[in-house]
Amino acid sequence: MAAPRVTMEVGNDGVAIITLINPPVNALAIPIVAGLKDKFEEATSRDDVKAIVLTGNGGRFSGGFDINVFQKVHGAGDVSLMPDVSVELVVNLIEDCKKPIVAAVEGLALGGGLELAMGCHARIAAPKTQLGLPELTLGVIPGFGGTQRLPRLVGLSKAIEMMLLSKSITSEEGWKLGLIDAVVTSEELLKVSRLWALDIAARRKPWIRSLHRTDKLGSLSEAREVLKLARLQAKKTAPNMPQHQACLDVIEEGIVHGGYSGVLKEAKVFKELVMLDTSRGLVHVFFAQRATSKVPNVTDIGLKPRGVRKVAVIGGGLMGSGIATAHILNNIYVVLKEVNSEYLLKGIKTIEANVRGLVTRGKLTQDKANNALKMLKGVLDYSEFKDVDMVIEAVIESVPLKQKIFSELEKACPPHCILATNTSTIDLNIVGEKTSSQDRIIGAHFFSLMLSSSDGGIFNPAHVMPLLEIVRTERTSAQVILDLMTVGKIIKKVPVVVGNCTGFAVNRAFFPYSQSARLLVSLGVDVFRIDSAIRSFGLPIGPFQLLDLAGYGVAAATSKEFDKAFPDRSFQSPLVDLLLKSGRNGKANGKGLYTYEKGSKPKPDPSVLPIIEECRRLSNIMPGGKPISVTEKEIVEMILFPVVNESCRVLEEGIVVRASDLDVASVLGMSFPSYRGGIVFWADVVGANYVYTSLKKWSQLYGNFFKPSRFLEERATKGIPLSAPVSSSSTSRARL
Ligand SMILES: C[C@H](O)CC(=O)SCCNC(=O)CCNC(=O)[C@H](O)C(C)(C)COP(=O)(O)OP(=O)(O)OC[C@H]1O[C@@H](n2cnc3c(N)ncnc32)[C@H](O)[C@@H]1OP(=O)(O)O
Repeated sequence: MAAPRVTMEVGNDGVAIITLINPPVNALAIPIVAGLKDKFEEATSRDDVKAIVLTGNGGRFSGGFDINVFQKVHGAGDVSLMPDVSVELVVNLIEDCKKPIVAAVEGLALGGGLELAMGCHARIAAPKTQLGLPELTLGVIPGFGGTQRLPRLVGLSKAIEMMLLSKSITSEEGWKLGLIDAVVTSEELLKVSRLWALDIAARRKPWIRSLHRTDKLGSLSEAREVLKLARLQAKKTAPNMPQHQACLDVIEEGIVHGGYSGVLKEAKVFKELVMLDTSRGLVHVFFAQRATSKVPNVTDIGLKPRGVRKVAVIGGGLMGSGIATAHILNNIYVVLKEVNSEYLLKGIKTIEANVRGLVTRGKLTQDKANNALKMLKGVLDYSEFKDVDMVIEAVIESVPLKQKIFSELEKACPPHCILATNTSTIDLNIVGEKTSSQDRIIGAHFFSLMLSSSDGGIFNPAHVMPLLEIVRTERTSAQVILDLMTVGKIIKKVPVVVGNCTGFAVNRAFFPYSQSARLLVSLGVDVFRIDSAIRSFGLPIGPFQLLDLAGYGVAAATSKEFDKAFPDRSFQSPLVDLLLKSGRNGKANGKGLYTYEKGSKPKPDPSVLPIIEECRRLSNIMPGGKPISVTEKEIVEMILFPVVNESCRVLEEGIVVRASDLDVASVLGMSFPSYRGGIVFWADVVGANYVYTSLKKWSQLYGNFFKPSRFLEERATKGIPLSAPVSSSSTSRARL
């Protein structure tokens, strides 16, 4: 790939076209920033240049500052690696330039890309260009003057919404708001921009320096009111993320003391934020998510994905209907099969409700919803299966049933058809035991989980949850893995390829999560204190609220699987059985550890306390019969360090390709806070040795559940980060 560069061409009309060239997104890498400074200086000083147009090569203006530089800053701990762009380039060379500069924007202008454009004196955009300042998702704030110029161009409330929610808008919306001066076709973009720049030079169009504008900011008291509300909101929605309050402080500085003062404060605060663990974690997740699409011996061996146009889903329960929804929403034809018309109708109704729900929430137009539903057909037999490209089985977790279905599928489907199962626990080799199609058998493990704690948790069905675990066995072919990864992306999931074991990557690594919470209860710790400590750490709901939400039957069944697979380190709590015996089943029957009333947050149910006392009596593990005394921090560590411990086994056994895949999976599948970088990244920040010594101490006090794994012990004692690659010799039992 050619080196990143900036070019300049001066036309006969006296307009210099300065072009960013750094595919695929024209990120503002250090050489690009240097190149921009050179070209703007040259264009300013040349007599034959009357006006300037700034544009990006290849149909994308710019995806913003080069995030790789953040990683370098994090690695070296040296913030001076960040170039001075805001004042030197955007203010001095662009905004205060004596020649007019117009940005010709196409495809996307994000972060530093949009900030460069806002420094120009006008912005012309192609249709559907994506415009936004998503810096907060990387733990920082806009750093090239965006916190100052965006409010001056679109108004304070809209700018706050765009920055705090990292919400981008289209060029059409941008035009209505005043961010964009004209939307023209892609073909006309450069021509119109050149003329616009010449018109400014000739004073036929206004020469506007955004930083000097105040007309859209409102009065000081109005602005303070807007900022106050935004602060309260951010305190609720992003309590552990400093960049939100910092962004509002910097905006306020500019409103009170003027845009230039705001730019200076922005640069200072940016440099402080970029050094914090929040930014380290979020930048790590950004790259980790992109790394999941690189799978050795699958994506690097020259295979081409085969198209998947028609998919059959077996089972119209919550999972099956969510999976079907995800496909039809993305233009893939779905045949939904059920065993009788009653179940089939129920499945179709659920899918319709899923699609309608998106329309109600403004996420889908009615037209698109109608088109999606046309892609669905319900069936009761296999006659439609003769030309399907993929089947996803989503029936109950029963080995004989799944085996029967797979041997029927082998006969009913064409030989190229991918045979996928959505099992969350059963070994794939067992599922496909009765077939001779082991190379086509693969796990397509979709997730459904809670989103918020405000109403006791909302179950996000499979079409909403972003993670897709692709489970491969030793025999699954690379082509089939690649095909499923490709479909995963089409249906807007993040596919993570994992190996075959009980629970696969996410459920396996997190099985100690609910168990340690129950163990703590048996040791005398209050259920509701545990949930609150975990929420303060950053998960959306605690383990007991999750238990209520999932239902006790599910919890009992999955616990059994893990007890069976990992008896040496499984904690068997009597709690769920006692709750079931007392007629409780969590949120499903309105009787859980919490009480559920429509319209209000779930409240701890005091009548559950005698059941918890009974649970402690039966467990009989409180040292000296007295509850242990622990801080909030210890609660979090006693729940999450066992997860780190199991994650170490997942890494050692090669269940994931790389440690960062488990980070992504924990964030997208378990809602582990992304600003902590995922489970393994977080453990490395805390320190492997600290995790190890803590677990060792607890294992001596409370038993084998906490016993550190060999991998953790080795890494901790040798001072090797848990995320460091696993050498091939140590993955003797590698699944991948
Ligand atoms: C000081 C300033 O205010 C600070 C900043 O500007 S911080 C940067 C702000 N910008 C962003 O956050 C945008 C980040 N990028 C994105 O959201 C998406 O990549 C995108 C919408 C631009 C493109 O999405 P998509 O087409 O799906 O491609 P995607 O796979 O994400 O990216 C393509 C490649 O570009 C890289 N890339 C994207 N944006 C990048 C950036 N700003 N810096 C460095 N690399 C970037 C990705 O890492 C990926 O690399 P890979 O192929 O080696 O894995």
